[in-house]
Amino acid sequence: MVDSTSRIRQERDAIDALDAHIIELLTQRARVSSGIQKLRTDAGGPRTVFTREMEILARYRDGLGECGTQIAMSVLKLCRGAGTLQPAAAQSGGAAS
Ligand SMILES: C=C(O[C@@H]1C=C(C(=O)O)C=C[C@H]1O)C(=O)O
Repeated sequence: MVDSTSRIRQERDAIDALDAHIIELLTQRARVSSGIQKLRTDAGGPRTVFTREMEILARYRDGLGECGTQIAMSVLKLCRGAGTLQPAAAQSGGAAS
């Protein structure tokens, strides 16, 4: 029991580190996406591109199954600025606008 308790704590540390990495990657993605959207809207184009978003949905679904579609939808929402970035991410130049 003691062994499993300390093992679970270690494994949770690994999960916490992975989650921190995922959040950092999503913050970076939102920043890059926001830059692309600004380039396009500044040139008079639309903010979003449906065909490109369908490609991304398919990639996540192929990689992660049905949950991948849901994750991709949330990622795209975050990157359109409709999601909520963590305050720390927004301060470091996230895609808040
Ligand atoms: C970033 C882009 O603009 C928008 C945002 C996307 C994204 O976050 O992946 C994809 C398509 C567009 O709706 C793009 O066209 O690549």
